[in-house]
Formats: sequence, structure tokens, C-alpha cells
Amino acid sequence: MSGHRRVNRDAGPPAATRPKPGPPTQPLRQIPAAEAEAAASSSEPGQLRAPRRRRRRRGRGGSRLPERAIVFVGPMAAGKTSLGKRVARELGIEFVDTDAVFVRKHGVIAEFFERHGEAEFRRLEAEVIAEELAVPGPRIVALGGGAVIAEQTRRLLREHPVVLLMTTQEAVLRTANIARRPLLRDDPEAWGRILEERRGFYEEVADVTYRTDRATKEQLARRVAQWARGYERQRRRADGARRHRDAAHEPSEGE
Ligand SMILES: Nc1ncnc2c1ncn2[C@@H]1O[C@H](COP(=O)(O)OP(=O)(O)O)[C@@H](O)[C@H]1O
Ligand SMILES: O=C(O)C1=C[C@@H](OP(=O)(O)O)[C@@H](O)[C@H](O)C1
Ligand SMILES: [Mg+2]
Repeated sequence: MSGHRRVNRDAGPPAATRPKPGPPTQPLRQIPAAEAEAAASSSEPGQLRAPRRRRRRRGRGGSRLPERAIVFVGPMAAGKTSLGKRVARELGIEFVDTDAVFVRKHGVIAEFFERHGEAEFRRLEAEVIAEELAVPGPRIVALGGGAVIAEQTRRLLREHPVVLLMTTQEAVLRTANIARRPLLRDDPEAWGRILEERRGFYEEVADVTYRTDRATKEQLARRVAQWARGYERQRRRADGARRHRDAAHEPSEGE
């Protein structure tokens, strides 16, 4: 939703109806300090009233999850599938991987590439993504790394909170299952080249960016879940501030 490519988690996402204007002001958000996370999650012995206050705020809808998919994008093997699953578990919501949906409908991706080519894969991939993004309610949807190439998909992503996961070629070559990724199978070093071709698209659609090569999955899952919980509240604040600004600039009668 919203709109803008957003990399600073303190800033609220924009108006629901406006397209996300790119490019972002900062291309990559640094992982927040470990102390900040520890402070956010600590139970602070002795301050028995704090949890009660927090619960009441939630009761007023302060940390309601968006009633639409929170979408994970990013280059191949950045961690969209594995981290997406963890965040969904952390938030207690459904997880969907559009590559897995593709495989159920059309068969194994590497084989599909060989038989039908990449263009046909992209066409059907965009179709699967459109169907999944149309499902209402809070859920996590992880896309394949090349999904953002499709203009239709980028347009649909304007209406969703989008998390961009970034990593390095070095980390990918260390951890990823290259054999399952047809675009890397013959030339794993193509990863960096492909990322550069798509970087602008990732930045166009993202609301926030996390580096997956600098923190554990557990740490990241908590951070992303926390961002997702705060998303609606920040969006409402940003909308309110925008309406206030617009009203202040409206010409008064007679002007
Ligand atoms: N901090 C991390 N976050 C996410 N994945 C990580 C992390 N560290 C290592 N990995 C590994 O990187 C790989 C990412 O694969 P996957 O989740 O399939 O990525 P994608 O869906 O983006 O292609 C997995 O093998 C995962 O275990
Ligand atoms: O980047 C890409 O073009 C692709 C990424 C893959 O998904 P992951 O990003 O989950 O590996 C999968 O959709 C297909 O192999 C193509
Ligand atoms: Mg994946």
C-alpha cells in the first residue's frame, strides 16, 4: 500500500491510494543495534505494569496487522522463503510461497524453464502472484527473486507492505542450493549481475529493507515481525499528517 519505498522503520508508510514513488531516499537500511532489540523485547523485572499497558494499547488496535499480504521480495537466496516462514510463525499468520504454488500448478521450476523458457515462466508466475495477492487478510507471501520484473506485479505491490531482503553474492554462494535455481545452475556468479539488473525494481517496491547476511534468522524474524506489527499504526499516522498538511495548504474562501 502505500506508497513509498521506505527504508527507515521509524517513518510511517504513506497513503493507501498513492503509488509508491521511487527511488527510496536511502537504498539500504542497516540492521538496528542489538541493544535496541534487546530493549524492545525485555520484560523489565520489577516493572509489572508495563505489559498491562502494552496490552491495552494493542486492544485499541495499535498493533493490528494489515488486512492484506505482507510481501517478501529480493534476489535469489536472500532468505525470502525461510525468513518469510519464520515471520509468519512469529505473527501467527499463514505463509505462502508463490514459487511453491507455481510448482503445485505447473511443475518443478528448473524443468519448466528447460521445457518452456523463462518468458512463459514469468507469465505464469505473474498470474500466480496476482491470485495470491488478491486473497484478503493478514498473511506473509514470499515471491520468487525475479517476480518484480513484471510491471503488473510491481503495480499490485503498491497496495501491500513490502519487505526487501538483501544479501551478498558471497553469502549466497556459501549457503544457497544453486541446483534448484535455473538462473544460477550454470553460472552461480551470475547472481550479482542479475541483482544489478533488478535493483531498481526492488527499490521501487520496497517499504523496508533488511540484510540477511548480517543477523541470524531468529533475530531477523523478530525484527521483521515487529515492523509488521507497527505498520498499520505508522501508516495511519502518516495519512493523518498528510491530511493535516493538505488542509493547511487549501486556499481559504475568497483566496
Ligand atoms: N539470516 C538469514 N535469513 C534467511 N536465510 C538465511 C539466513 N542465513 C542463512 N540463510 C540461508 O539462506 C538460504 C536462503 O534460501 P531461501 O529462504 O530459499 O531464499 P529465497 O527464498 O530468497 O530464494 C537458506 O538456505 C537459509 O537457511
Ligand atoms: O530470481 C529469479 O529469477 C528466480 C528466483 C527463484 O526464487 P527464489 O528467489 O526464491 O530463489 C525462482 O522463482 C526461479 O528460480 C527464478
Ligand atoms: Mg524462495
